[in-house]
Amino acid sequence: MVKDKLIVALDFHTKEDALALVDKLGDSVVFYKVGMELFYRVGSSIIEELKKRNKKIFLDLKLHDIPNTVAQGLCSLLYQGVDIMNVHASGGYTMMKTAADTVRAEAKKMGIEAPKIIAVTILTSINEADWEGLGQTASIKDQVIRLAKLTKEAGLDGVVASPQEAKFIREACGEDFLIITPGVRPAGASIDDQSRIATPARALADGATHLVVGRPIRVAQNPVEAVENILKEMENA
Ligand SMILES: O=c1ccn([C@@H]2O[C@H](COP(=O)(O)O)[C@@H](O)[C@H]2O)c(=O)[nH]1
Repeated sequence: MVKDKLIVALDFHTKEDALALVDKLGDSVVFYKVGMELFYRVGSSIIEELKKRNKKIFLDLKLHDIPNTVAQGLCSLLYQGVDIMNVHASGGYTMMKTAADTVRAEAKKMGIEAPKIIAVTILTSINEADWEGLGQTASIKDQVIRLAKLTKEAGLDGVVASPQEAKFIREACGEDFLIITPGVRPAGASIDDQSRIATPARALADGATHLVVGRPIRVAQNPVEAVENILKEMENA
């Protein structure tokens, strides 16, 4: 169902504000993303509340450290019981492989299903000028493809990338690979601090498995209508 492919970003400072949106959207949204803004402030209580409402959860904390630290950090997060967790692909092959192997072994010991582990390629806010400032020589697109292939080789379940790169990642990494795309903007919506964006229809047509949408829903005058319009566009894609 198309609604399983929409992940709404709960970028709020308080649990009350986040749950007010969740309750307003009701059954139209089944998947939520909890990121650092909300989790650092309210911790696991938001996860418990979302689970009480039978929602799926992507815990987007983007871990980036040495292999053992990331692996053990993810093992601590396993107790949250979320569906997807993530690391930065620029942490490298060894970090990603250690993280995925350790988390899966720990989940097995705990008798729970391991969450999907995915890696952030290049943030969707990064534009050509930022990229040049980082001293990179490959293009953003080539580096995203390289990191996606590395993520796959390390045994992770998928990547976070811009919808503009979804098509190339799908070609390089095959069908059975999650491509989760933030940077999704319905036509005419404010771009905010995103750079490499596409519409919901384009993102899906190019091979994204899930679309992450925050502000176009969160700050909409009518968030319920904003979700309905995005889902309609996704259905027609
Ligand atoms: O490359 C990335 C990785 C993560 N994000 C996160 O997605 C949402 C997008 O929110 P919008 O309001 O729709 O821009 C936000 O939580 C980011 O932290 C990303 O945008 N790009």
